[in-house]
Amino acid sequence: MSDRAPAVTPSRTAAVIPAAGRGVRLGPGAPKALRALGGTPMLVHAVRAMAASRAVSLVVVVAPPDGAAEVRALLDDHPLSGHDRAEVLVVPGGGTRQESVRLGLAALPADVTTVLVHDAARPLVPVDTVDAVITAVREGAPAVVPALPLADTVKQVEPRTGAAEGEPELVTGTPERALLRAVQTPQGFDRRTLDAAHEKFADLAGEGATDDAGMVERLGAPVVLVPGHEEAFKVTRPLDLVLAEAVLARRRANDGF
Ligand SMILES: Nc1ccn([C@@H]2O[C@H](COP(=O)(O)OP(=O)(O)OP(=O)(O)O)[C@@H](O)[C@H]2O)c(=O)n1
Ligand SMILES: C[C@](O)(CO)[C@H](O)COP(=O)(O)O
Repeated sequence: MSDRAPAVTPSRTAAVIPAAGRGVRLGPGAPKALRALGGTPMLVHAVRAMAASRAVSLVVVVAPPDGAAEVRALLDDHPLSGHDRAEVLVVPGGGTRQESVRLGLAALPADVTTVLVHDAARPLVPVDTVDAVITAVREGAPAVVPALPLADTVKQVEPRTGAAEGEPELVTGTPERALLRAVQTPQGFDRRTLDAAHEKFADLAGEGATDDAGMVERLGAPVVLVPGHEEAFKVTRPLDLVLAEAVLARRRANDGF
């Protein structure tokens, strides 16, 4: 019998934060991830939200294609606090969210086995949501997505291609709302499954896949949901920024008491 310790397979959890978008729907200004929320860039909030999980030891930030040096400097100016000890890498992104995520995945070291993909545009996700996603992946789900029921009824419409400007849209159906979910990030993955999906569907046309779990669905692997959180909303339009400021102010007031 050997007295050597059994070989331990190294295993780490990393978060990839696509932050290369321009934020067109938010209106003119700096790239969305670099805009201030409560006086601090939105991206810094998002990095802190991932590093707040004790399981996350590496955060890969995907910067605007020509902005990696600026993002590196900005993150160095806003270091993580002592108990958030994650390492933070910065890589340049691409022209679509899918491409940016692919470039972030390519920067992960070999010992990363669980990957979170988290929008920089969801700066206020609570750590309990992050941890619930990681736990579900570690328990064996290849892909895990935080999700909420819908408040609005949703209509399906005819494709707009060829429609004249200003022409009303034609409704083609009303999916049963109780069977729909609005999905958030971080989405969590077994690393090999996510790598396989990005490799297989690298050339999706147009804006590419709008989320990573959708690519895993195309592979045929199961995707499971965990409860999302109202504060994990995506800052997309100007009103979202007003809401985000209010949520942050409430948190700071609560922390003060
Ligand atoms: N080429 C791109 C496009 C988007 N993203 C990131 O994907 C996340 C979700 O995208 P979204 O909220 O749509 O951001 P933008 O693309 O910046 O927004 P818009 O469509 O209004 O320009 C954001 O964190 C964004 O920075 C990215 O990394 N690379
Ligand atoms: C990934 C996502 O946040 C899930 O809701 C969403 O699909 C991102 O879409 P966007 O068009 O990049 O905002």
